[in-house]
Amino acid sequence: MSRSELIGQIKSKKSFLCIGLDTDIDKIPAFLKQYPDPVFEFNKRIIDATQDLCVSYKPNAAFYESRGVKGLQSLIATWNYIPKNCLSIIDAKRGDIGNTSDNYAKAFFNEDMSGMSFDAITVAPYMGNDSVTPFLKYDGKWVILLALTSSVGSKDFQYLQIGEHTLYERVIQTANTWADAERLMFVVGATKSTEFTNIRKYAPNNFLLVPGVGAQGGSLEDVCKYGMTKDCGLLVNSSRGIIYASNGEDFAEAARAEALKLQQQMQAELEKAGII
Ligand SMILES: O=C(O)c1cc(=O)[nH]c(=O)n1[C@@H]1O[C@H](COP(=O)(O)O)[C@@H](O)[C@H]1O
Repeated sequence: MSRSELIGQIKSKKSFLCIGLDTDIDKIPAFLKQYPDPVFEFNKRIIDATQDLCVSYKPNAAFYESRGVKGLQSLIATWNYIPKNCLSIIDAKRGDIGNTSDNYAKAFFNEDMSGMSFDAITVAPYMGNDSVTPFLKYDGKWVILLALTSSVGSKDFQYLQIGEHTLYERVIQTANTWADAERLMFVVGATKSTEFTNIRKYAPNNFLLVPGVGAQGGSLEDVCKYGMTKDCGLLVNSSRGIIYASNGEDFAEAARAEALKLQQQMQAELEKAGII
């Protein structure tokens, strides 16, 4: 999905919500265990209940890889089921020497090899240019680079001062020389809303993937106040706050109700900014 198509979806759905499919087999409702692939059944019902309210789905690879072959089958089935008008993001946080990154890219972008071709992947920048560029070789695919994460440990490295800049500022500056805002997004945690004004100095046009509202306590209002651009420029993710809103038979309706609350807040923010 191109940047202009993504912006079009945001305007038509009046939403910049990304729903995180961090689907933990131990947390899904017990009645789903009767299905051959309970995790896919869960994801399918979540997607059916929410696809008009969000513009993206983000399965987190850890929850699938932890289940071995069965988990990969659930992931492939989920990728296949994500509607084509939603940006599919694999949250894998990969990155290694070029030769290895080439293979990570095949795993998530090359349908002929792996059975999956997500629109975007999260990548860790630590190993530098040759670890990131293999993902950029795929036309039309997005790289979403970790910049300032929502984790408590973000202070360990990301704020370190290097000359005039912090490490996370250098990551954004340097990576923006490798690709443009048509292909490159950055992860910025919603828990870091005070940093958004600064981040926009270095990433005025890039979309930001913003996890950390809901279960991690970040404020959607502050994210929008300091991080929104004229094109919106934000994809705000919530995982547990939506998908585990109930663990009864009504889980999909409960997920929809939580997604609707976020979509309505997002609509108000888009209207306030004159984007819709
Ligand atoms: O790359 C990510 O998506 C990510 C980066 C970050 O800084 N913080 C963060 O929470 N995430 C992911 O975003 C999701 C947040 O989930 P919830 O806290 O349940 O909404 C998880 O899949 C995390 O792995």
